[in-house]
Amino acid sequence: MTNQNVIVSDRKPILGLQTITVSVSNSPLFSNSFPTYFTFPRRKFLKLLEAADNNKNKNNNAPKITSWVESMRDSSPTRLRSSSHDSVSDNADKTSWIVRFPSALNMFDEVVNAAKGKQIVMFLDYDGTLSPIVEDPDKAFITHEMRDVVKDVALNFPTAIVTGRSIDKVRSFVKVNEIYYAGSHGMDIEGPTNENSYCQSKERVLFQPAREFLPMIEKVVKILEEKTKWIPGAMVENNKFCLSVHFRRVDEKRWAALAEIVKSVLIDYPKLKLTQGRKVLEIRPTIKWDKGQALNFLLKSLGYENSKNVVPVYIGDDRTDEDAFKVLREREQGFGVLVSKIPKDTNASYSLKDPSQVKEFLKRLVEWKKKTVGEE
Ligand SMILES: O=P(O)(O)OC[C@H]1O[C@H](O[C@H]2O[C@H](CO)[C@@H](O)[C@H](O)[C@H]2O)[C@H](O)[C@@H](O)[C@@H]1O
Repeated sequence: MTNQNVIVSDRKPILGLQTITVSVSNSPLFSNSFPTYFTFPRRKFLKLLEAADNNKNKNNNAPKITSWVESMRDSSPTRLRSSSHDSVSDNADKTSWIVRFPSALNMFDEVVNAAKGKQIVMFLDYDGTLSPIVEDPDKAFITHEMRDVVKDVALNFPTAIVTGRSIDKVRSFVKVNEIYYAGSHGMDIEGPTNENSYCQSKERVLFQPAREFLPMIEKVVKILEEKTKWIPGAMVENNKFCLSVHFRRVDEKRWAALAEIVKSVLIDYPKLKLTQGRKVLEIRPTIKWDKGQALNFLLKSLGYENSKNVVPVYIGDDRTDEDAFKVLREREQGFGVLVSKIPKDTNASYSLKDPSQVKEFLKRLVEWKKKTVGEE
């Protein structure tokens, strides 16, 4: 289904959900209708779109183009900007959200109190957490200051970067050798390469549960590069055991077309699945492995599988980080920290607004650690 003739306004981020005004002309939702306007409760409107989409897709089980495109728009700058004209209820939503997911900076004492006599293990997502989100994925550089802080963290706590990127790419950005890298959404795990690291591992490559998918991913990258090259701004990123199709620099009018290409290519690869990130569709093997499983794997490798003496802290901004937040809730251990400026549904416990707050939080943890070591 295409919703090109449906003009939607009053969009708000996830918890500011009230209404959507729709101008309908030749819309597939309203055949034979004359140009006119309706105001719907937002949820109902999205359900209508999805129902139309389902109808079109009733002969296959492929995911819904409309819902991807729609939820990608949810995080678009225009929509976020519109939320700056906050209504009273938006402000109330934000207030109740920050009460439910308080700033990790304000909850710092709770974190370190829980960690007294225990081992903190740090898990850090990369994009949107250590580096700000930028237009060009190849230019998502970390600042020198953030690099120094991450290195300091790694010298004081076992530390892992858990990312959708390939390890090679993220290592070239981070340039810290004292940490674990879990690339391709945790499907490629390597230990620290520096002999002076906090933790030593005998093998550098620790785990690659999706090795058999490597040729398939390479093939799909080539097919998608070929099929999307006519769409200005579209970019296919090879993340080794998974891949990303970027929408950020594509004109919104072409998002549905791009998503349709991705979906059509995937029909021939039932062993691959699609997930959605920030203006990106990610393709990965259907194996039961995600950032949450990677977190468990790393804790086990570090000897903390069943330990009560560990406090894992996971900081991330993306939907894929929710798998790790969920695992922390299941373990009833540690803290998930969501990086977000806007209210979002999350399994995290706390929040931070942006990478600069992440840096601040990490700095404070290192200072606390140095102080407590001095006291011991
Ligand atoms: O797990 P992460 O480290 O958060 O990686 C998730 C995806 O991050 C990157 O894309 C995102 O950041 C880009 C640079 O700021 C931005 O341009 C893009 O729109 C974002 O989705 C990365 O390029 C993807 O491959 C990762 O899957």
